[in-house]
Amino acid sequence: MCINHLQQHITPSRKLCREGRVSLVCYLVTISLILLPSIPQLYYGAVPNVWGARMWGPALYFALICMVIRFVLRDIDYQVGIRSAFLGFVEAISILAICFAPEVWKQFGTYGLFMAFFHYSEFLAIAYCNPKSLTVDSFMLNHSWAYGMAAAASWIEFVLEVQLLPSFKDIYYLWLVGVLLCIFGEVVRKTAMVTASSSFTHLVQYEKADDHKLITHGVYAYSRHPSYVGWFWWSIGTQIILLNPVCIIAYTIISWKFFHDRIYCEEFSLLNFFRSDYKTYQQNVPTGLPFIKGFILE
Ligand SMILES: C[S@@+](CC[C@H](N)C(=O)[O-])C[C@H]1O[C@@H](n2cnc3c(N)ncnc32)[C@H](O)[C@@H]1O
Repeated sequence: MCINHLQQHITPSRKLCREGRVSLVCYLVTISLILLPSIPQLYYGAVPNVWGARMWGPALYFALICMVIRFVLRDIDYQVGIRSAFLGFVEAISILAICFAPEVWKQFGTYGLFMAFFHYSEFLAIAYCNPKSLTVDSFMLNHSWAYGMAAAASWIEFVLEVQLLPSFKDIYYLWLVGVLLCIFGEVVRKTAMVTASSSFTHLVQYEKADDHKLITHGVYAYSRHPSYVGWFWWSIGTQIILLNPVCIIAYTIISWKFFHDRIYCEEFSLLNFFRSDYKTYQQNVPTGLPFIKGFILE
């Protein structure tokens, strides 16, 4: 096989759009710049291991990175760049916490790692799959008032229990279950986004776009709502990582209700778009979420 022919097979047909590339550079450069000074410490313990003092360096670097981004990027690129740098900063701080912080804060670091990665990869996945629907909201940082409150509640529960009931936070094998659930959720959700490609939008569509095709292959052959399946288990996984008993129960109930209602509306719309094709799809493939049937047309 000649080289040109080979290249045709290995070159991806799709390129990352400009905003996607800007975000990737800002995210990766921020992570690297924040982590680089800590590498000698990781290997040789060259600098005194004082967790509190260690936080000032990254904070200062991040302030400098923000100034450079403000100076170099404009308009939408700036909005994308600053959010990506922020998520890169959280990612790097979380890695530092996992490496250097006292035991219980390693747990919070692991949670931070998954949170920052989830929000950044949501943007990157849309930039790759469906760039025409890409906005700064694709980071999902301002998803909803309830989402923000749920995150704040989990931080408050974690801090209160670290202070008042530290024994709650000692069950390490459960922590590992949370990590596995988060990885599973991430993989399933991002696989669904890439599979649905231009048919995947963060907001439910009530008017059919010309290029909106019914997707029934790949992960969609096993679940009608794989990205929600991924998100559901990921969200519970984050609370298992924090070993937050109240939020594990609350997140399970609230996420289930959220996806139950959302799937009902989404399927109403999908039946309108794809009629008997979607009905047949519903008959053959389950939603993938426990006890959720979706909108069934009698
Ligand atoms: C946030 S995405 C979620 C997709 C799907 N519910 C899932 O969990 O993977 C929402 C958009 O995907 C579209 N969608 C959902 N299932 C689809 C399918 N099987 N084929 C094509 N589009 C679909 C809906 O019309 C909606 O606008």
